[in-house]
Amino acid sequence: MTAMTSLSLPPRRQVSSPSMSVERRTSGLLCSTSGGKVSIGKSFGVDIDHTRAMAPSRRSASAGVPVALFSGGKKQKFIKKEDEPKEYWQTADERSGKSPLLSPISTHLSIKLADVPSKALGDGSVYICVAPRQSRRWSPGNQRTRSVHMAAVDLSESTAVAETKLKLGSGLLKVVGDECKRDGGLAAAGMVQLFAHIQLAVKSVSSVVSRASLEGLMGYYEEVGDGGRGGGGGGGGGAERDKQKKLDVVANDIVKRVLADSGVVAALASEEDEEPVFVANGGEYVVVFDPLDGSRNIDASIPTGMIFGVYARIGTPSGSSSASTTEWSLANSLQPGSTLLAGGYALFSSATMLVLSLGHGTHGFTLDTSLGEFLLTHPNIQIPKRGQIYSVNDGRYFDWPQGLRNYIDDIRQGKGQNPKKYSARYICSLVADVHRTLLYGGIAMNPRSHLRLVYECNPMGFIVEQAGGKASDGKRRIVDIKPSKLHERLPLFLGSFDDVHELESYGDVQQVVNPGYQV
Ligand SMILES: O=P(O)(O)OC[C@H]1O[C@](O)(COP(=O)(O)O)[C@@H](O)[C@@H]1O
Repeated sequence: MTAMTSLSLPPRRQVSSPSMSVERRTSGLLCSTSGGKVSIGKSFGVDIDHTRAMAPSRRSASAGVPVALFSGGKKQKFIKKEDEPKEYWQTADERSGKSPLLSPISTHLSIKLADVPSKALGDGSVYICVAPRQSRRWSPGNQRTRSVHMAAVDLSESTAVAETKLKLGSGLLKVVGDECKRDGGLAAAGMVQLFAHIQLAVKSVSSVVSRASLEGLMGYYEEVGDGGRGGGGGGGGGAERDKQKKLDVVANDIVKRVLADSGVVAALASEEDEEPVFVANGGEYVVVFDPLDGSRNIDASIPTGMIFGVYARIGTPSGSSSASTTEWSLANSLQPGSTLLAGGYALFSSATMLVLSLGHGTHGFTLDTSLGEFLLTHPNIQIPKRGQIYSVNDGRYFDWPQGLRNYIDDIRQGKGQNPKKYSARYICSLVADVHRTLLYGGIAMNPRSHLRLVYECNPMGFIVEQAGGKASDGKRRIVDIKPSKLHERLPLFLGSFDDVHELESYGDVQQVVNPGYQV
């Protein structure tokens, strides 16, 4: 191991050690070996300034940034403050514990590789601290643990090996292909082809979403009426709040065109359309999707998402008329979630993420914008068995049934099965609320019949179950429910297995009073 020298990153443009250079760029820090074998930053998408700027807490950092946590050679969440090399502290006050970490990392970061526990270096890896703790306050005498985020690179092996070790180098299509091979029944080529188009649709919508205010795409598509929104009404919401946004229309158009172009889709059903669309007789798959979830958040640049589910086609249309192909597409779109071949969502937030499952666990990919590729950053996501966060629009508290009120009252006060008091987090964007729940645990819910079984509840329930969690309508397992109509709406409760199980034990949790809320 030749790179056991200290590596410090003063606020200068470039520093080098014999085998590694670190460049400070406006967008972050780019670390690479001078031998050109391995680089961190560009190839792996680790961007230190980005981590810090976009992720004000350790939790956010781990939600959106490809970092691995190591200490003493073992993967673990925290190291004790006293185990932490003092170089990770930023100022004298922070070192003495007088103040929390405030100053920007990039101007102070100093890493001594020699300080990294020797066990961790045994395999020739260099560990680079990409996000020294910054989320927890520490005071003298307070023994609370603090987190250190580190990325590891093996300088003694090829880039490919290092990438595998980091699990950051695997592109989405490779993972989809590998997942298909695990299941002999799946037509791997078709599924890879489909995901090539799904990820293209996601990237396209992500780009449009991020540029919406620059391109005049904020606001409603039509000032009056619901703009033809497929699922409008149905007891789910007020007419005003169900109106289509311009971006709903644009995103819907993008997804339909890109997926229809894949050559492997037989029918598409969009949350934005009244009826499914028949695409082609030869297609293997039926795709259901919500092109832009949480779109009412768009004008405030709050996270939004996309949700999709993939089914195998069943049979063939009875004729070629529009009526018979539509009828066939409808029947194919009404399959229960338990038969999903794949499902997932995209999150448009500080990072664009694509989280998917093909029935062998749930995996998260982050869009490396410098490469234009989704890289595997969250392999095999496991939702904590129990969490400490609940997510619900509790402005509706007085419309809730007693069972749900009791449940929320109990967990807020630490009187539930978990003696800890729960905190509330609600973004009002299903994808974002579920994504956080998936990573941190807890329970996310919409207790009224608002979310669509076909487009929202089933794919999200599938993803959560594949991560070891539970998804329910308060009484039944979501993916077991056979949809009776395309835009059927249900209450949805999902998250950590124990939390959802506990909620169900309160019995009366579905909100039946469901007036047309205006916001
Ligand atoms: O108004 P509520 O009941 O809090 O509903 C919010 C939920 O509605 C959604 O915006 C979806 O609603 P739409 O399907 O009408 O877009 C979710 O993203 C969010 O979780």
